[in-house]
Amino acid sequence: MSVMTANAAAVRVEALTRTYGSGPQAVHALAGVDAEFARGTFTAVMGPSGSGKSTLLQAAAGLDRPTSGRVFIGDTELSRLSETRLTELRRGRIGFIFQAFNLIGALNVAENIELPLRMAGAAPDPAWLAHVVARVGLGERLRHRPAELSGGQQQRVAIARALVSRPDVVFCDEPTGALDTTTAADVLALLRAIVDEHGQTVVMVTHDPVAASYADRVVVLADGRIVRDVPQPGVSAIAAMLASLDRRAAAVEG
Ligand SMILES: Nc1ncnc2c1ncn2[C@@H]1O[C@H](COP(=O)(O)OP(=O)(O)OP(=O)(O)O)[C@@H](O)[C@H]1O
Repeated sequence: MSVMTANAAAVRVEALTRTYGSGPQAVHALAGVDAEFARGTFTAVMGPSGSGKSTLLQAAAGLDRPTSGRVFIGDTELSRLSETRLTELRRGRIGFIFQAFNLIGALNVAENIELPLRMAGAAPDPAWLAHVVARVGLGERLRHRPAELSGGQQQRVAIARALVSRPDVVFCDEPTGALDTTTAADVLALLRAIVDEHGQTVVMVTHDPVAASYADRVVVLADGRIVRDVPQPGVSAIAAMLASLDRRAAAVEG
């Protein structure tokens, strides 16, 4: 009996499809994706523009309902949940980090970080909160508003907010897309550290081979399907993989 496999994955998607529109106009953003993201691992999701990366992340995070297929967070299957339960699960068990930070401008740093807990009606664990704030290096900025922070600092607030509920998984959609190279490296090192130090599970969409090289594994999508799944490729191997897909796409179109 596979007792181990029942719990091994933080996230699992099975035969996932997502179609936008219908008839001749239909777009098959996900055309049958099967994937597991093991606990305590860092995965980069890559692929050409329009290949379905954001759609996969949104479906896996319960932000969007797939057309067919199943999503499991741990042992919980999302399609079985009511909207209310799904919202609760998102607040308590899933962290999300966006390219545009998505902080609330009227709230200060501390309030932004605690927001998911407050919305879930839970009190923060003071020791864990203090640890998270210290880990992202924001101890001096707790009373500042997002507009008073640099982009890198704002993304650190978003990382702390994603971690505050000790989620099963943190999904990131281009988390360094709006940051300069040095600040991006800082944020990526922090994501790597939360995996290594806390056994957090991170799934990150990125276009950037350097960002992807921080991950344990790179999954590549094309036309709504996984076409590569490679453990720890280096920057040049990732760039070569993407270039070969671009050449293939150009050959098909040309
Ligand atoms: N709300 C929507 N309505 C219609 N089509 C959509 C919608 N959202 C996404 N799509 C289409 O689904 C496909 C996959 O989109 P998705 O955003 O997942 O791609 P992506 O790989 O994240 O792209 P990018 O790298 O450009 O962000 C694209 O063809 C896109 O145009």
